[in-house]
Amino acid sequence: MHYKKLLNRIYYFKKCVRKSSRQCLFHNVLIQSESKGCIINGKRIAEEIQNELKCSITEWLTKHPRKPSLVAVLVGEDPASVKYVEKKMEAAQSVGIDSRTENLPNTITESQLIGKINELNNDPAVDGILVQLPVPKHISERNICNAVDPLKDVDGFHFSNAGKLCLNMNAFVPCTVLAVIELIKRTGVETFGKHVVVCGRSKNIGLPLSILLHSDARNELPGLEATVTLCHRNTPPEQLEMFTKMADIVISATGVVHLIKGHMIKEGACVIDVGINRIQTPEGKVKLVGDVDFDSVVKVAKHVTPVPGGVGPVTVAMLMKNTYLAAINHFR
Ligand SMILES: Nc1nc2c(c(=O)[nH]1)N[C@@H](CN(C=O)c1ccc(C(=O)N[C@@H](CCC(=O)O)C(=O)O)cc1)CN2
Repeated sequence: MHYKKLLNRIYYFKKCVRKSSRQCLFHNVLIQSESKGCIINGKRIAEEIQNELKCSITEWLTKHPRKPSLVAVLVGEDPASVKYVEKKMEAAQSVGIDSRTENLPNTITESQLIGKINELNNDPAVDGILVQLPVPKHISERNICNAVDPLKDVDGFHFSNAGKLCLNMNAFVPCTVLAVIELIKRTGVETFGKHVVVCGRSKNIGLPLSILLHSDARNELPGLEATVTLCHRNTPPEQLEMFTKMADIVISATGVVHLIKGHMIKEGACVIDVGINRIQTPEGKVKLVGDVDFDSVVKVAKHVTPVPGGVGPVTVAMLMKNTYLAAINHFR
């Protein structure tokens, strides 16, 4: 296609996206709240991604001898971890990925766990491996992440995948990072030249996210070309507020309940909540809340993700995508 025509089409598409986003109709992934803002429907976006993947995998299977395969390694019986792994197994089944869980006891030693990971690394029938985090305290999380074959590292936690990502080289990207990017893209929120504030500098989320957000979209990595400010626990509260007030997009991944409040947000901004915090209600029940004070933020922001129902389900969908990519690479 002629270059100018192509540019026109892209411009037209972006205009449509902006318009439909205003109307809260973008692909049915937005829900109009009673306040000003639209709620980004993470469950719907996850379904959309999984439906697309199911089609791709069905087509891929016509030319390959077996389904993509995923093994989750679960150490101990932490109820939240058990639940997340179950969600991963369900999602795998729904998109056509073979999956199984290796349940290991809490008492396992680090070298025994690495031995198990090596078995999976050497098994040609396994495309993707994940070790559910957190692992018990007597085991080094870093050593475990580094033990997974980088080509099977569908969590993107191995040091070589983390390093490649920094250098704009093809790599597995952590699923939560991909989920945030997918939520932003599928909502039609522009990032090019925009100011994004990331709260939280964890090696698995905040740091890689801030790298992809500012990177250029060269190779296959989803660079987003934004200006990024990375805040963390030592950012003074008044400075944090100054930065978030200037931001077009605020992403919080700190584990601090209700850190981000409505008065800290610029009118019309997009707010993505990566926090998963369990709190006790006054009635003595356990409730899942994010880092964002949803009720005050939804009055000011144009788009906001809820917890639950925001980043979490999309994280699982992106794990499926990474597993499919691992299988493609395996047979390449
Ligand atoms: N090996 C990994 N360990 C962990 C990861 C990870 O990406 N890889 N991330 C988190 C846990 N996690 C996935 O493993 C995860 C967290 C939350 C959800 C989710 O769907 N949450 C629901 C609410 C579920 C609930 O009621 O608890 C939601 O937000 O709507 C999925 C996956 C730490 N460990």
